[in-house]
Amino acid sequence: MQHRKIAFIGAGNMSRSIISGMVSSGYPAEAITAANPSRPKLDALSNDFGINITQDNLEAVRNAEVVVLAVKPQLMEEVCKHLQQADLNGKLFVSIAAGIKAARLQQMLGGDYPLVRTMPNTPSALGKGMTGLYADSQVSDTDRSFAGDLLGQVGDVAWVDEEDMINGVIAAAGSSPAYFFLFLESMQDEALRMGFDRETSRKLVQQACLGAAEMVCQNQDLELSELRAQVTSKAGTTAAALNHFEDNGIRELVSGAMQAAVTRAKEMSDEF
Ligand SMILES: NC(=O)C1=CN([C@@H]2O[C@H](COP(=O)(O)OP(=O)(O)OC[C@H]3O[C@@H](n4cnc5c(N)ncnc54)[C@H](OP(=O)(O)O)[C@@H]3O)[C@@H](O)[C@H]2O)C=CC1
Ligand SMILES: O=C(O)[C@@H]1CCC=N1
Repeated sequence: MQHRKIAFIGAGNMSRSIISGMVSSGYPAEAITAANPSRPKLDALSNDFGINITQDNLEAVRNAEVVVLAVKPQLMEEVCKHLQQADLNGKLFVSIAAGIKAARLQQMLGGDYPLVRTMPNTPSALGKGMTGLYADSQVSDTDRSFAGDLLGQVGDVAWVDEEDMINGVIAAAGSSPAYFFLFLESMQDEALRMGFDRETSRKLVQQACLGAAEMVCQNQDLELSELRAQVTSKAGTTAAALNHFEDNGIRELVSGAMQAAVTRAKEMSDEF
């Protein structure tokens, strides 16, 4: 892929995840700059990955061909308005913010720039990310490919044709690592109550999770329900556990949680 000069505005969790994945995939550290108001996260990024750092967003943007907007949604307007002091022409913008539409970002930036909205997730740090991308019509094929390749460095990507589908990506992939963590936490808590120590309880649930994820990835020809059936002996222990989930509305619970994420993303579009 092209190695364009890229600035991350905001050096928080998600920027760190993407930068970490990019550098380990061979993106040159000297082409990456992170800007953040406070020092500690910048120093950590510089020490860990050898990238450029600055506390001045304008300096980062002036030297960049690609600008990744990676601040919290509630700060986006203030940050983008400030960026207007730099000449933004010719730069590609990539937003990773949840709940801020492309048109609204253009308004915040005060122009009509090539802009790709994306929704990554934190496993990007391990090269196991999943990112949804949406490009509106003024994004050139070259910029579109660059954005896809960039996030493709840190995992898998899926383009959506309708911007609203980014909210579906949030529900299914952006937020969902946290759903799995909550599930694992609940399992570990129960394993602790059963008498396992912390280390063993963690090992039991994390290895089962890793193995299950690998089975899903390596058996693309099998439906998820088939993988479930392979574990479930008739009238056995798994059936007892799964019946408890089903009787207590696991599917409605998951559906409701994903819809809650979508609803919140829509509310954020109105708020910010
Ligand atoms: N975390 C996740 O799993 C995902 C997050 N996102 C999106 O990524 C974006 C960032 O989220 P996340 O990384 O989790 O949040 P963080 O709070 O970890 O990071 C945001 C960073 O922005 C910095 N910041 C604050 N003010 C400014 C400013 N004026 N200029 C530049 N940087 C500033 C903060 O610095 P300081 O702490 O010093 O104030 C902080 O380091 C959000 O829009 C979110 O919707 C998208 C997908 C997944
Ligand atoms: O919780 C959030 O709003 C962000 C977006 C997806 C993951 N974290």
